[in-house]
Amino acid sequence: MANRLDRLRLGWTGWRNRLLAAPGFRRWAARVAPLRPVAHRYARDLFDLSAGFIYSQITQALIESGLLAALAERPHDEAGAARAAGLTPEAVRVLLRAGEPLALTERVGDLWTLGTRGAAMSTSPGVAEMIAHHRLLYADLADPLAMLRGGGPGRLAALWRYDGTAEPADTASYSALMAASQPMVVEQALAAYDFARHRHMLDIGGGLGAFAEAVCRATPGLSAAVFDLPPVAARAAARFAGLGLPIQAIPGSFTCDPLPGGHDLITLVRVAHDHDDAPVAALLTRIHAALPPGGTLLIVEPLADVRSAPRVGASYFGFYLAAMRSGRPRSFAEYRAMARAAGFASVRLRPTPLPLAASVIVIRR
Ligand SMILES: C[S@@+](CC[C@H](N)C(=O)[O-])C[C@H]1O[C@@H](n2cnc3c(N)ncnc32)[C@H](O)[C@@H]1O
Repeated sequence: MANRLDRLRLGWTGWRNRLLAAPGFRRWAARVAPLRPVAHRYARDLFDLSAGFIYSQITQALIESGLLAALAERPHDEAGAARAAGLTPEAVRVLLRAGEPLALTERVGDLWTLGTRGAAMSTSPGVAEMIAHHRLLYADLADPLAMLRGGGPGRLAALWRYDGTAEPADTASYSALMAASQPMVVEQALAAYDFARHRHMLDIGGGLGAFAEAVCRATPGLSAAVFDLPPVAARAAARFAGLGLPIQAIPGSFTCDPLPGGHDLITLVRVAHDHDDAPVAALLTRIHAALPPGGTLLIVEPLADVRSAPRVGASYFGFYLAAMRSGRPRSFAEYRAMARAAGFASVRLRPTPLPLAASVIVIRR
């Protein structure tokens, strides 16, 4: 039932949308000098919406052909670029030229080098790996309505199987992908939270332990345990063996195995949003029981409602998780309500430098 404020907002959006839909208004706005930039922006936004898939495919072709990496090493002429990408000179020209307006490539005389976005991408391996991984997501999204109805190929759902039936190759591939994209996430957590106030951290669903490793390196005196499904924990344990850090891997499932005790800090990093409400509520209750009085739970993940984050992040994660057929992006208010229902005393949102990568919720028992 809409309240008075909602009714006012509906009236305003209805009026605005009718105005924007009127061809006469659009023609007039494009001619009137002060409104022209706004009219152009709307036209550009509509163009981007319809062309977004093509931009993604140009990016994917640059990454998968190895051309982005080759241009990061040194500028190439078209013949050199064609050899580096394994494409004909005609095809590589199409790709290089398509990348230029997207700031992925840039022509300087007869040579091609990276554009500003290409340069940023080539130094962020997590981004490149994520884009390569999107091949699966796009297969699921070829028919978005079928995906929303729970049909379609279900490639992402098959990759992210957390029920013990995942193929070893899939477990290896998703764990590696998570580890590669972890630096951007842990940077947010370290900027937003002082881990030095704790002695023992338990990272539930910690994957290969990239988060725990980075936090331990930045926090002398902190020890960490990574609790994850047995095939993932085995890989994490093998990685930890050579690190010389106080980190161990504990195999188990947070849905049915006891959570290890003795930790004053528990972290859920990009884990809670993967799961539906009932398992998350149950997990929060179990974490509350596993923590000592005054102990802390951190939820680190991109949130649905952080004003300073580009809101398109919520569109992306909403569809990603729908294709995964599990979980959903949640707002801070939703996590606060769930944490309070699980018995936690205080729930606070800490600002991070890049909320698109992750926000930090500090929850005290
Ligand atoms: C999206 S990944 C995040 C990994 C890591 N926290 C990160 O941010 O890079 C989710 C992790 O949760 C683990 N996981 C899923 N279900 C689990 C369960 N029932 N018990 C323990 N770990 C689980 C997965 O194996 C995977 O490593």
